[in-house]
Amino acid sequence: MANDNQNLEKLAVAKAAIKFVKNNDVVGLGTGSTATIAIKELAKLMVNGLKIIGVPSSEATKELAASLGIPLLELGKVNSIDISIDGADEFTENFELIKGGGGALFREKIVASLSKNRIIITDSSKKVNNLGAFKVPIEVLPTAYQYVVDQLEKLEGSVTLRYKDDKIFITDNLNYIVDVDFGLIDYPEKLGVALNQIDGILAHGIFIKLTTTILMAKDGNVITYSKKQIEEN
Ligand SMILES: O=C[C@H](O)[C@H](O)[C@H](O)COP(=O)(O)O
Repeated sequence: MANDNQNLEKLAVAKAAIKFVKNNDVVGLGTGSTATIAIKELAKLMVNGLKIIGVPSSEATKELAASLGIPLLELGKVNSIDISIDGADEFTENFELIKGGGGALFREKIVASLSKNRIIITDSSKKVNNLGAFKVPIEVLPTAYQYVVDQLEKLEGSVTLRYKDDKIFITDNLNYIVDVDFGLIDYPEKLGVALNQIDGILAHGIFIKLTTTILMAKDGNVITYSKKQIEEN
């Protein structure tokens, strides 16, 4: 079954990713189903003696990591992270990502920005030639909502306010998420720059130059895409 296969793929990349973690590392802990598997695998290594300090990228991850006994530092109090492990909703071989399917994009972006080694783990369903089949999640301050929607429509985005259980989805930072369909995105970096200029957007889910390694599981293998060096923003 497709889902069982996807779960096996997620486990394979999670196991591959934690091999990059060294003793005493400060580790950025991502959010979502794939990152969750990696966090559980890390906790197993800790039982066998690995010492790490985690920096969670969401309240859900904080709760999970704390329940597994992983010592934590608050994101707002760190200025450097050795390695981060996180999932993605889409990626290209050019290391362009869409993230934020779980609504954690803002803190995930800060975690990635602070990290020296940025590892993304995915199953094979996430690889695309062009970003954009997955709508771009954007975190919006509620007081700027209508203004931001108008600006996004000027960029030819089709905007949907995210709901969960019949209520507006509220992020860990007490904001809204809009999921924006821009069609297939030819120039993700350019779109990211345009989104950065809209007042009222806290963060968008286009991640450029924020990844050093992508581990993707496919047909029982883990495929590694590596950047030779971190490109600075
Ligand atoms: O906000 C959520 C994150 O960006 C996740 O990393 C992303 O949605 C992928 O999640 P999953 O591993 O569950 O597919």
